[in-house]
Amino acid sequence: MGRTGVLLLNLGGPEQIEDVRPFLFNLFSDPEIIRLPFPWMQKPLAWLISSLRSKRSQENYLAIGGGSPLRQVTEAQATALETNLKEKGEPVGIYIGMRYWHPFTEEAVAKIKRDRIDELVILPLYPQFSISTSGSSFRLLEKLWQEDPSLNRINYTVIRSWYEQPGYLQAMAQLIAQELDKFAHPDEVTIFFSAHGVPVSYVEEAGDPYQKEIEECTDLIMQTLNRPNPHVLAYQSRVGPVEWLKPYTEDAIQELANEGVQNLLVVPISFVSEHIETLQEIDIEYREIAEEAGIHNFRRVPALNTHPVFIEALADLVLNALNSPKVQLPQVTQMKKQVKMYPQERWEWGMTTSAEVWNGRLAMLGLIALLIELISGHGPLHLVGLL
Ligand SMILES: C=CC1=C(C)c2cc3[nH]c(cc4nc(cc5[nH]c(cc1n2)c(C)c5CCC(=O)O)C(CCC(=O)O)=C4C)c(C)c3C=C
Ligand SMILES: [Fe+2]
Ligand SMILES: [Fe+2]
Repeated sequence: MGRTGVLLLNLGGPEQIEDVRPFLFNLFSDPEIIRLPFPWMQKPLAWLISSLRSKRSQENYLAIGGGSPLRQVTEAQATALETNLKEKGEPVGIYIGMRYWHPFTEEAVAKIKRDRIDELVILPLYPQFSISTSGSSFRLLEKLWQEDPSLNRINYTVIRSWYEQPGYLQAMAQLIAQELDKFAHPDEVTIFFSAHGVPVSYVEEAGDPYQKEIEECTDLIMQTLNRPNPHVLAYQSRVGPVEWLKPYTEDAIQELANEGVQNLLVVPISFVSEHIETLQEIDIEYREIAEEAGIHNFRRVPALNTHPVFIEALADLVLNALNSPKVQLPQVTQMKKQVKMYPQERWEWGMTTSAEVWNGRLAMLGLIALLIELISGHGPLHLVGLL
């Protein structure tokens, strides 16, 4: 029998305040996060946006202690999963591959190679699939596999998404029930699912199944919870001027307050660890909006982190994947609908305009367009639907 490994994929977060800017640069350098028609625009734009955004972002990280807890939480999840699988007689090596900060996915893959892992389960720590999260990590892995043919000796399988997993749904339901029962009148509480948003174009043009998976997941959690409470679903953390999935969390809170809702329980639904968007955005920003609007009983369900029922669910996912037909990277990186802006096609466009000659001039044009965009909020990039 060979060696088995599990590669946990996650986003990563700045550990200290100095990390915020380079972390943002990595994030905005990702074509799955900002989709542009020309690849050479990516780095200048990433540099510009990360520079412009870093002050505000740093303030948010300062409000939660100066850095993201994501690495620590993910490491604790990895240790708990390793222990659980060992107790089940399945010793595995666990590797953490972050997309935008340490420990990077590239380092994890190098370790997997060095440890001569034969069987590998690739498990994103996002319950629902989005092009911008799991999809981006899968595309990076696909690239690493293409660049290094020796990785082909690894017999791997990919778990694309797992929002339907019964143990995960039970862990969510337990946490919600626990928090509901802290209200004086649990039945009068509105359960408010807040998912991380994505631009509408991801769903409508690129065929991102994210919205559908979020909606199904919400319904499954409510069925598992089996309580009579009313519930709503909204999307948080919008970035930039384009339209994102609606309703936006802040609008939905205001609307509920207008309807006279007094008791609100927020459930973060697209992420399994505490991070800036639970600790800062929900606990500070949205709480403030709610209180100002007259919602005085505002609570949030904690993230799953190392909840034992959740860790058991992850272990089940891994064991199941080892005993099921293998899923290969190209099966999870190809969208049903391919958009004009996707990397492959984008490269072709670049080639036909003879990239080398045009690069310099177009880069300047791009930057000018971007500056107009940033100053006016409705510049040329906005008009052609890029931002
Ligand atoms: C399922 C979860 C997430 C989706 C979908 C997602 C899409 C998405 N995000 C941005 C831009 C930013 N995300 C940032 C941080 C961040 N994003 C997620 C999760 C999802 N993102 C997490 C868990 C975190 C925080 C990590 C941490 O440090 O704790 C940030 C940086 C923070 C900030 O400045 O606000 C940005 C920017 C886009 C554009 C996008 C979809 C296209
Ligand atoms: Fe994000
Ligand atoms: Fe975000």
